[in-house]
Amino acid sequence: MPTSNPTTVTRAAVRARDLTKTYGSGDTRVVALDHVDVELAEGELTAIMGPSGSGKSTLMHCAAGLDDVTSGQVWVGDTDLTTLDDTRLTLLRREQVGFVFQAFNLLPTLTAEANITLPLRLAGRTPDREWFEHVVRVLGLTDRLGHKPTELSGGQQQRVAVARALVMRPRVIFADEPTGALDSVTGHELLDFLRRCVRELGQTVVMVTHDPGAATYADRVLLLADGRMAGELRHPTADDVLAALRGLGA
Ligand SMILES: Nc1ncnc2c1ncn2[C@@H]1O[C@H](COP(=O)(O)OP(=O)(O)OP(=O)(O)O)[C@@H](O)[C@H]1O
Repeated sequence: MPTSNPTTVTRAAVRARDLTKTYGSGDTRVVALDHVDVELAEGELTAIMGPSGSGKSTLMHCAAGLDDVTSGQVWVGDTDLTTLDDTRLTLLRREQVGFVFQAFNLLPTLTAEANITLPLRLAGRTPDREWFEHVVRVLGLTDRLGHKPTELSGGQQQRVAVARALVMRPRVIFADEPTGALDSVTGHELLDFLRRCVRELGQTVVMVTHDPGAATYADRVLLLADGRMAGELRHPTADDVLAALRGLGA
């Protein structure tokens, strides 16, 4: 709890106000997000959970500036994404947002190391060698850096994608089912590492997950149902999460 340290002020890394997102029109109109208000605190690991179709991915995509909003506002730090043109939005994503998606989006012709440092180089930044080595060591990738993605297992590719997000030290990392493609041991290792990044480095992480076990790593679990906020849990157990999800009909 930030209140244990009086000099720490909890700031929102990401904020949404009155966020509505609809897809389609007429008979096929779907309200994916329905007037959502939410703040995601800096230096916390937040899990977004809820039944299938409740709007989790849509919330993450709107909050990350990957999808435009129908109405309402979204801030990353002090920047209102809804006021940005495409160029500025691309720059903001590049500089302030890290992504770990299920499709790892690694470039097949590049080595693991080149994939990890690509966003930094695109942003014109020089990799901090010490931090780079720390990240790849903790993720167990040190002896895999010269390999191309096809020469890596699914779990290793996922860890490369996580390293690529972490080396940027972005304001916030959005992770979509980060353990989805991993066996349970590797999944827990990855979550342990994300947890350490949050605790020791103040990294802000937001992940969408269906896994109550993964949610126990979170400081806070936000529950969505039918495109609306349906409650939250702090430092829940897997049973707490299961009970809350059952209450939402998941
Ligand atoms: N591109 C799209 N076009 C039309 N409808 C969409 C689109 N993307 C999402 N939706 C709809 O918006 C609603 C919310 O979808 P979303 O993917 O955010 O849910 P979710 O909670 O992430 O689901 P899941 O757990 O199944 O991945 C759903 O009804 C979905 O069908």
